[in-house]
Amino acid sequence: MSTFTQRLLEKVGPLWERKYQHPFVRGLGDGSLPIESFRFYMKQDYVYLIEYAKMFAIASTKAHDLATSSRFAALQEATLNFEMDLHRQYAARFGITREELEQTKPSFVMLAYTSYMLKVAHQGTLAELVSAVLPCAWSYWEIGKRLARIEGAAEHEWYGDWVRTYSSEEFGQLAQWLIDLMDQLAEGKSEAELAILEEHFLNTSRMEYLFWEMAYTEEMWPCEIN
Ligand SMILES: Cc1ncc(C[n+]2csc(CCO)c2C)c(N)n1
Repeated sequence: MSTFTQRLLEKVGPLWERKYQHPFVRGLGDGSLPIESFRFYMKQDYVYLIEYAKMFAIASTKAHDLATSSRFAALQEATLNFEMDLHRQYAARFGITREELEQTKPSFVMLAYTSYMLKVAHQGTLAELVSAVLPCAWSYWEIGKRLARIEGAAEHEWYGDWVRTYSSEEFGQLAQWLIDLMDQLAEGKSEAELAILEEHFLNTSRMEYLFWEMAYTEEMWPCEIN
């Protein structure tokens, strides 16, 4: 019998494939990514993670048992102090101060993505919240694993740290925990409820793609007016 997360993956298969082929992602793997795009991405991703971490705090309050509640609290801590350390280290190499990093003006896509996730987190069930955040952890792990297989990618002077972080065992376990939790929460749900979860998963998968595109083109707003 196939699991709910397998169904989700089938739904987004072609979209995720396009993500793996995106010039930003390919450029991280073969080292061809312009450093300016990476710098732009890192700044947007830092403010993205500030919002993302809040979502784990909300998840902790919505958890149905103590172990899950505690795990979400630990995830918030890990995002703020492990994942974001990667960004702070890159910022130091770029000569950007922590304050400057934190003051990054949000791009349209980063704002739309985090606003959507936080809306689902505040207004939806725990299952909805997990379906909306899953593409983030899961697709980064898939990308990290794919890039780590490219010769020299994990040792690249600039992008090696990124590749090693997202292909790490630690991130793999985290993604797997969220996948298992999604399957557990989907159990016994009606088709109408599952369709809502699928919609969130598809929407944030689209936003993940748009985030790569935004970073690659260094787009703040998709209009001329500033
Ligand atoms: C746009 C964007 N999407 C996904 C991630 C990856 N990510 C964000 S939080 C998290 C798990 C907890 O730390 C992971 C793997 C990112 N950095 N930026």
